[in-house]
Amino acid sequence: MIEVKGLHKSFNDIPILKGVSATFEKGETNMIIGTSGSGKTVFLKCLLGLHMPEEGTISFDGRIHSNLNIKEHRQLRREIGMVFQGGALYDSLTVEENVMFPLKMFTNDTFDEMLKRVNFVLHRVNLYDSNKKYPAQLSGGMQKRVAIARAIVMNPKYLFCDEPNSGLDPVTATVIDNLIQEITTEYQITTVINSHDMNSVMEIGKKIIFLKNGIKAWEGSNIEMFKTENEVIVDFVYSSNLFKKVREAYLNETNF
Ligand SMILES: Nc1ncnc2c1ncn2[C@@H]1O[C@H](COP(=O)(O)OP(=O)(O)OP(=O)(O)O)[C@@H](O)[C@H]1O
Repeated sequence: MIEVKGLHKSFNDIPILKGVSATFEKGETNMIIGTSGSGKTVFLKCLLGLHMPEEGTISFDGRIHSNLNIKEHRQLRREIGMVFQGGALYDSLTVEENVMFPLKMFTNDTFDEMLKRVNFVLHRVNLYDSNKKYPAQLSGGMQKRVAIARAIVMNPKYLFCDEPNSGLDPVTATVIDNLIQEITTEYQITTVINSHDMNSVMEIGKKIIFLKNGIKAWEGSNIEMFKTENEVIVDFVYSSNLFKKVREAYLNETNF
């Protein structure tokens, strides 16, 4: 479980996060949504330890980030998997080498042990016979699978994904969503996803945090999001008249 309490982060005296608190449970796909510039990426970078907040605490299963010494910090970093926006694969490395990278960095495993683990995670994301290919030889969806395989190769307790669906068609995006959800449940990972993709938020958002101007304006599940009358959410999620009508029809029909 990750507990965030009263997070404040500013740049050049401009406040970006203004006291955000949230709890993310393990085995659940937690999602951060919000308008452009609302602080989603800054929030995720605070979780990752790339930004140091001025106020507030981030606790990873009881370990408060800012209280950790270098060794504890390094240990925590090993427990975090990250799927960067766009995949961020190394173009000059093969699929196998990309996925093996964290193992080479953080373990003393033999090559055979690493290769066994690499093949295990590649099969887990349904990628076969691609070990020797380079990222440029793969489709966007396959590249995302490689990025997910690399993020879980160290068996992380925490998984952070920044826009995992960007640039994918709706069908492939759903496959990637389902994969992240399955892995989260299967390995009981605490997963936090930054997303613009409302399809995916509605599909797998067990807990959704809505940020607006650096403040948590709403939180709830995907089902609650469908039912809510909260104006901020309704205006954001159902920004088109078509979606508003679909929602009304659905609520009338199902008698929520
Ligand atoms: N390193 C930085 N230095 C200064 N300002 C920053 C820095 N990083 C982010 N910001 C500012 O913080 C604000 C929030 O940025 P952030 O990237 O978190 O938005 P976001 O919600 O992820 O937006 P988007 O949905 O467009 O990706 C923006 O105004 C941005 O300019």
